[in-house]
Amino acid sequence: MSGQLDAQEELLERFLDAAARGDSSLVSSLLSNCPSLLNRSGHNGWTALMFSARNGHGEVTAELLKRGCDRSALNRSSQTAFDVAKFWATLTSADCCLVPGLDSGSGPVCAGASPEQSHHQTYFSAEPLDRLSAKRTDQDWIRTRQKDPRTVYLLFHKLSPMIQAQNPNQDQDQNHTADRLMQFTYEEVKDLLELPGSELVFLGLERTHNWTSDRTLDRTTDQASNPEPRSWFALGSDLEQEELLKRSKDKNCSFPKNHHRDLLRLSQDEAGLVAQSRSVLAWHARYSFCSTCGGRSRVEEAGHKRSCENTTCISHQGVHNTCYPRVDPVVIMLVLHPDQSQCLLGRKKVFPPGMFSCLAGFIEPGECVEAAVRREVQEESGVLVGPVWYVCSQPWPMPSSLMIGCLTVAVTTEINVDQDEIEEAKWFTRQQVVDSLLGGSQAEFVVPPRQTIAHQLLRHWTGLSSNL
Ligand SMILES: NC(=O)C1=CN([C@@H]2O[C@H](COP(=O)(O)OP(=O)(O)OC[C@H]3O[C@@H](n4cnc5c(N)ncnc54)[C@H](OP(=O)(O)O)[C@@H]3O)[C@@H](O)[C@H]2O)C=CC1
Ligand SMILES: [Mg+2]
Ligand SMILES: [Mg+2]
Ligand SMILES: [Mg+2]
Ligand SMILES: [Zn+2]
Repeated sequence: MSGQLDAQEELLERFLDAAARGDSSLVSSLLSNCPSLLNRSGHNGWTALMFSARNGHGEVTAELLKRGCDRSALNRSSQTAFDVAKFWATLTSADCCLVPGLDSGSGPVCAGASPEQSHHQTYFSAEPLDRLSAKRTDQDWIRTRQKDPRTVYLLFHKLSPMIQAQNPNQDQDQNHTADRLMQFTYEEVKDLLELPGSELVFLGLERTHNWTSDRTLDRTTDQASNPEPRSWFALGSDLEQEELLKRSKDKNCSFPKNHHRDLLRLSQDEAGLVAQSRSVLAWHARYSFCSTCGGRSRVEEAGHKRSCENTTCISHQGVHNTCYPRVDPVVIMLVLHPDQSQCLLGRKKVFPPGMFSCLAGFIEPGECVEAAVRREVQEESGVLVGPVWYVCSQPWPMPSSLMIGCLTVAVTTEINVDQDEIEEAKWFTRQQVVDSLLGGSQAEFVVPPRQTIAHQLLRHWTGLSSNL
C-alpha cells in the first residue's frame, strides 16, 4: 500500500517538475495517462499551473488551461497562479486567461484584453458594449435602433432589473449558473415607451467579438444577413411589478429587492450593463427638475442628458455639471501597518456578523485622492497614513459611486474609532487575512464578497507579499 502511495507521489512530483521546467510534451503525456494529476498540488499547495506561471512557460500554461484546470486554486499563501505570475513578473499575453473567474477566450472581458487590463477587472466594470456616445444626439439613428426587432431592452422597476434567478445553491463562480437579466424586444415593450414615468437609456452596440449571453446562437446565425451589431437599451418603468412581470413568459422572474446582495449574482458582462443602466436611471429618478432654477427639464441624448426647459436658466451657459448623470468618487483603502505585516480593517453596524472591510469615504470637493485617503482614515480610525498608491477602481451603482481602490502605509498605529461611522476597527495579520480569504471555519473574521473591490484589495495585498 505504501509502495503504491509512494509511486503516486513520485508521479505527482514528476508532473509538477515537468510543469516547472516547461516540458509541455511530458506534461501532456502524464496527463493523458493520469488526468487526475491536473489540479493536484504538492508542497505548500502549489499546482502545476502555479509552477508553470511562476516560470513563464506559456505553452504549458495554455495546455493546462485547455484541459480545464482550476485557475482559482489557491496555494497555502492564498495565491492563485495569476498572483504568482504577477509577483514574479512572468506574466505573458498568453496568461490573460489565468485570471480566476474569467471564461478563457470567450467573453468580451477577456478577449483582446491585455493581462494588465484583465488583472484589475472588478465586478460591475465590464464594458461589453460600445457606448457610441457620439451617436446619442442622432435622433433618427436612435429611433431606428429602438424599433429594430433585434434590439435588446432590459426592463427596470424602481432601479431593479428584471432577472431570471438561477439555483442559488450552485457555484456562482461559473458564468452559466449566474442569475440572468431578462431581455425584451421592441414589440414586447413598445407600449411602455409611450407611458409617462418611463425612462429610456441607450446603452450601446454589441462589440464584434463574442457575446456570452444566452442569445449568442441567435446572434451568430443572424449575423450573415444583419451585419450591424445589436443595440441595447435600458427601460425604467414605474408600472406595478406584477404588470411588468406578466410580460415575461418565464415564471422564475423577479425584481430583486436587496440590491447589495442580489445584484452580485450576475455574470461579469451583465453586471457591467447593470452598473451603467442603474446609475443613469437613478439619476433620472432623483434629478427630474433642473437643480439650478427648479424648472422642468427635458431628456436628451438618448437618456444621457437633461436640459432645463427654461431658456434663460444659467445652466445653459458655460460648463455645467447639472445636466449630465453624476458619478460620486469614493476612496477605499487598505491601510498597511508600518511593518507591512498587518492591515487595518473596520466594520460598520450594518455589516453582516463578523465581517470587516476596508475603510472608505466620499471624496470631498477640491480634494485629491491622496488627501481623501488620509482624511477618511484619520476620521474613521484615528490612524495617520503616509504614501498612497492607486490599485484599481470599481463602479458601484448604489446609486452611482466610483470606488477608487488604494493601498496606503500607516505612520501611526493607535486606533481611535469614530463611532458614528465605524463600530470597530482592528489590525489583522496577513495570516488572518489569508485564512479568511480561504474561508475556513477557524477564520478570525469574514471578508466582503469577492465581487467587492474591498475583497480585491485584500487579495491584491496577499498576492503582493513575498511568501513565495
Ligand atoms: N464596493 C465596496 O467594496 C465598498 C463600497 N462602499 C461604498 O462606498 C460608499 C461610501 O462609503 P462610506 O463609508 O459610506 O462613506 P463616508 O465614510 O464618506 O461616510 C458616508 C457619510 O458621509 C456623508 N456624505 C458625505 N458626502 C457624501 C456624498 N457625496 N454622498 C453621500 N454621502 C455623503 C453621508 O452622511 P449622511 O447620510 O448623514 O448625510 C454618508 O452617510 C458607500 O456608498 C458604500 O456603499 C463602501 C465600502 C466597500
Ligand atoms: Mg467617513
Ligand atoms: Mg466610511
Ligand atoms: Mg466622508
Ligand atoms: Zn434651470
